[in-house]
Amino acid sequence: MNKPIGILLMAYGTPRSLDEVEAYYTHIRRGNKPSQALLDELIGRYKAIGGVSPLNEITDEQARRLEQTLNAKGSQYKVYIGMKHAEPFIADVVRRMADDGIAEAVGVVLAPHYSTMSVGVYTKEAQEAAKAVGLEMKCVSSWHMQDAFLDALEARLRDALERFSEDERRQLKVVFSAHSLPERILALGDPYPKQLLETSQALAERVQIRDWQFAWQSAGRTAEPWLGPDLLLVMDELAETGYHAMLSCPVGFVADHLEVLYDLDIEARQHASQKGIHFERTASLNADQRMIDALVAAIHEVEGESHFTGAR
Ligand SMILES: CC1=C(CCC(=O)O)c2cc3nc(cc4[nH]c(cc5[nH]c(cc1n2)c(C)c5CCC(=O)O)c(CCC(=O)O)c4C)C(CCC(=O)O)=C3C
Ligand SMILES: [Fe+2]
Repeated sequence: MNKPIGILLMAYGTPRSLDEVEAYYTHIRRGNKPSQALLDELIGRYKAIGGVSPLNEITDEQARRLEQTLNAKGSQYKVYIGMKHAEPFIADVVRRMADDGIAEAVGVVLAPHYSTMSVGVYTKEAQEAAKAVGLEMKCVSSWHMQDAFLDALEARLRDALERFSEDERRQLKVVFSAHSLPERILALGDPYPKQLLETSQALAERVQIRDWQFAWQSAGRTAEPWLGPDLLLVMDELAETGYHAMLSCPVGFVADHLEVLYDLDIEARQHASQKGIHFERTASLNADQRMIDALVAAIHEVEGESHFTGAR
């Protein structure tokens, strides 16, 4: 009996309790401990969303559904979760895959758009770990234009537009957003901004949204400049130009987590009400079957490229 093909589903990770936040944040900052002020601010944000983030439960459900969907036609796939900033870390999980006898694997990140600073980091970690244990690891680089991914987001946009009155929809701005990155990626020709605009443009065409723009959010607090304009700044400009309705569609995030539940639902919503703007946000995809179908399609595309001889 053939060994199953391993699927390494990679996610950002999240602290399991407030006392894990310091170690987690230090890991995100590549080993540099945050100042007490920065740590208190992050802990405050977790407290504001109820203490911990739902990200782990959502990642587990995404993995369960992905394995179920992949094996629907009797194939043999085994899905493993590897995290970037929390246990179980990517490299440890790749070693566990090899110990389980997995010889071929496909890695995919729960981030649809490629950047050297996000998906590139996950992929490098996974492939270095795979090489060390003699496991063949192919990785999906991006899945931002998969039809099923766009179908899911199109449905979310149509639902959210219903939450505005006829009148508001006459002058409403749809703002697509994603996690900002340090500006220096532009000089590197990183595809992240272009891919985000491709997804945004495709959605605007599907839903016939004429009045839309792209904004960055959740920029890190580091010395160097991060991509802008920031969502809050865009909101100020909307208020100054007479907008009273804005729909936020964070296309760069696939799950409810702190940078949606706090940065958008608390911070951006507060800012909007101070500006007299009716703020709504599209619901996150989380374990939506169409998003899972997009992951499956992206995995099969990479398998096709690599002509895996493994189980089907
Ligand atoms: C607290 C926290 C959560 C936890 C949420 C929870 O517990 O619910 C979270 C989640 C996420 N963050 C995400 C994306 C990114 N976050 C970045 C950078 C940063 N995040 C930070 C904080 C957080 N982020 C911080 C302090 C930085 C700046 C680092 C620095 O000071 O240098 C960067 C820039 C590159 C890098 O620096 O990694 C990206 C692309 C994604 C999307 C999926 C993905 O891309 O994996 C998710 C789920
Ligand atoms: Fe982040």
